[in-house]
Amino acid sequence: MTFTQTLREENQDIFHAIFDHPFVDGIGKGEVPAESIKHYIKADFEYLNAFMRVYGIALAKSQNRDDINFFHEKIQFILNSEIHPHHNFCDYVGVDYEGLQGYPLPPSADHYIKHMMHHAQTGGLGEILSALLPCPWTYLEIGRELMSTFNPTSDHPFYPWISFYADERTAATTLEMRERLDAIAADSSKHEQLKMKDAFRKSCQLELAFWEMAYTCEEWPESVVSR
Ligand SMILES: Cc1ncc(C[n+]2csc(CCO)c2C)c(N)n1
Repeated sequence: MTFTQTLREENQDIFHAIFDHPFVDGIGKGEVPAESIKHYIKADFEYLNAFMRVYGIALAKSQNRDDINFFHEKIQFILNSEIHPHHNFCDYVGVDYEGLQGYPLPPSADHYIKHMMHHAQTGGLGEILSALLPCPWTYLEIGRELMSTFNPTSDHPFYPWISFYADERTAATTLEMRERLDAIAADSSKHEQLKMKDAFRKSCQLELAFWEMAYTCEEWPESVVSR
């Protein structure tokens, strides 16, 4: 079994909790509360900015042109293509994309980007890829699950979102990241592999927390002056 096959197996519980989450289920059913969609987009716009910065750090730590090209292409993909699923959500709630940009991150989303940034700043490419991989991998599987469970047609309100993530390009990103991570893990110590496993599981947990953050419209607690 490859390292990333083991990662997937060890995190089956979280993957399933994500598929069963009411926000994800709502995408399949074509019904998600508008406030939850808006909360998601506000956080996800900033999440994608952070994700590109992490790719930028991975690029800076790359030792060959193949890796440099990989991270460069992935930044371009976020800039040019990841906006399509966002536009689908904006159309659904009838709100301008620009109006949902520039907001501070709610606690769980803030935690997620700081977790990725921690591994980007302190780890090597293996640790960085481990923290990044649950992002495309969980979305690929969500897309496929929703495709097979709900069999949406082009008149489904979230057809563009579901087909975007069930698409070959998300599959290719996931596979390319897995191959890079498998090669690095094969040359890494047990101690390093444990750090990669920890980074991967926490990112899976934070993916789940991100859905919950959006669904419940999570906010920072009000400051309470007590005496
Ligand atoms: C919280 C959160 N997790 C995953 C994605 C999906 N996603 C973001 S960037 C990317 C491609 C990786 O190169 C993918 C699949 C999202 N939008 N928001």
